[in-house]
Amino acid sequence: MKETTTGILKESKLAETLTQNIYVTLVFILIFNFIVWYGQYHWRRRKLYVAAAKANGPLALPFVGNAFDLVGSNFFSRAMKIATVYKSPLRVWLGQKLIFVVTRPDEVEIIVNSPCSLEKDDVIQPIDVILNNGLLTAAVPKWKRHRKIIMPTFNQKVLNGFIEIFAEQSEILAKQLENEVGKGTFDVIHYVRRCTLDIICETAMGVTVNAQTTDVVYMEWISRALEIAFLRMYVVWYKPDFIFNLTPLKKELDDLERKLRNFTNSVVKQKRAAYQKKMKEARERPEALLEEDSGKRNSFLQQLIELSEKGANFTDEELGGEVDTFMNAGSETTGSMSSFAFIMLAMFPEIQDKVYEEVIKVVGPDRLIEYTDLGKLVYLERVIKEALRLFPAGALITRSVAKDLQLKNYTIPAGSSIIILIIGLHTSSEFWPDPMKFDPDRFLSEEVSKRHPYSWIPFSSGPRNCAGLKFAMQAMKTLIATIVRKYRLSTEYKTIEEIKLRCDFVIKPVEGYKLALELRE
Ligand code: HEM
Repeated sequence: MKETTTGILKESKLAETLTQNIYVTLVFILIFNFIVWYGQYHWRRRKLYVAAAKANGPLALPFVGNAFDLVGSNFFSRAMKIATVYKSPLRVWLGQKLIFVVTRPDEVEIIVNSPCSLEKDDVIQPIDVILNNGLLTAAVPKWKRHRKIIMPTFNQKVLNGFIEIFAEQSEILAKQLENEVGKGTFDVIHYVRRCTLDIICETAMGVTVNAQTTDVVYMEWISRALEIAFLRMYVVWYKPDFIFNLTPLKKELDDLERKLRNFTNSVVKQKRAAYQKKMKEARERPEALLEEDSGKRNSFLQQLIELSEKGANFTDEELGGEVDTFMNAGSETTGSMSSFAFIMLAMFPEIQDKVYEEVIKVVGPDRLIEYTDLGKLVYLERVIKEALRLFPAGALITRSVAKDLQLKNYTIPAGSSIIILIIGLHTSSEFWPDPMKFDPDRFLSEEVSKRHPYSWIPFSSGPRNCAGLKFAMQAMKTLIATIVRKYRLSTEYKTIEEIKLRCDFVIKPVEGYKLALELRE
């Protein structure tokens, strides 16, 4: 009996030791595998480490890199500060991500024109909820196919047809602003954003939403969705999906995404069905098509549907994505830029007077602005360009590097990311004498010819530049001319340096677009 008990004890001890040994071996294998994986991971990334060591930039901590220097709600001002201390291209580490910040025109020229850096960086992924995988965020293969089809729809003839919409909506804005006359300072963006949204809805989708004159929830959905998307970009703990998905923000964002998609999808479906019906009728009675179409302007969506039905084969989802992109890329940027231009005119009354005199000379005191007027508003154009220099709506753009990219004195390695800090380039004293001075005459042709062509790039440049460049310039000219003709603008801001900036989808003044209005005699 005693022998049996001792035998059992021995056996269980043996089993225990065996189990322990298995655990130890398993742990050892795990550690070994981890070391091998870790070693391979870093070996594969060795080119990044070598390149980073050669570049200048702030001291990076292990694992987190420069996250503490950059990430947070004031990311933009921190990035600007770093860009003034270190010379371009400067490197920062965001965790394991190696980013080069570029602020020199010769480097920008190479980057924006190289096929190695056409892809957008995945850091902008959170805003795709709003942009719906249209041109701005699409991966290169999809972007190439869509851009080739879409760009001809931005031709001058189509744009000229839109001037009437720009002018009518600008007149509605001028009327709405009567509410603020003589009441002191207010934030003009609340009015201007509604105007640019109305403009874009009508030109991009062919629908009238009357955001200026009615309460449109669509605006609130976009604003809130953008707010959450940018929280995800800037606040470090919202980045990983497994954390963000646990927060109530995820549910709210899903809900907003569903509402925004439903809105555009229903317009796309309705417009496609109407087009198909029209084509069916035209096959039966061709003269009806001619009668109906004479003198009619086509929205971008209408043109894309036609192209799609004739062989471009865009799905409804793809059409929805492009329309969502136009709506957001177009309305926020144009609204913000026009409002910055208003502040500049308010801050410099003698420049405002010159714009006013030009508008009165070209257009007169009360008729609607027409497309033949726009080419003659040359001084206003210089004012807008100077405002775009100091406050480029898309203040920074990102690219990811697919293959090594050779700059003049430096190679940016494949696998890294690039931020082109447009606002840093536009305010560098190396390329712009007295950079914080608002001087529209920097854009006289003799001055422009003295500068590097890539020293002013508010619409980016190269094959992936802004698709809406001409649209935006014409819309801003019409809008600003209409308002300056009716009102004298003033502002509490005394100097450009006083306007502190923050950046989400576009740059904005922290304290708002402060303006006050008086009716002109
Ligand atoms: C003042 C107004 C505007 C400014 C400053 C501006 C600026 C920019 C910038 C900097 C980019 C490049 C973004 C990047 O590479 O990440 C861009 C792209 C784009 N913009 Fe604009 N934009 C303006 C107005 C508009 C308007 C009115 C539209 C449409 C109606 C528009 C449509 C687009 C599209 C579709 C792209 C993506 C192009 C592509 O990747 O192929 N933009 N814009």
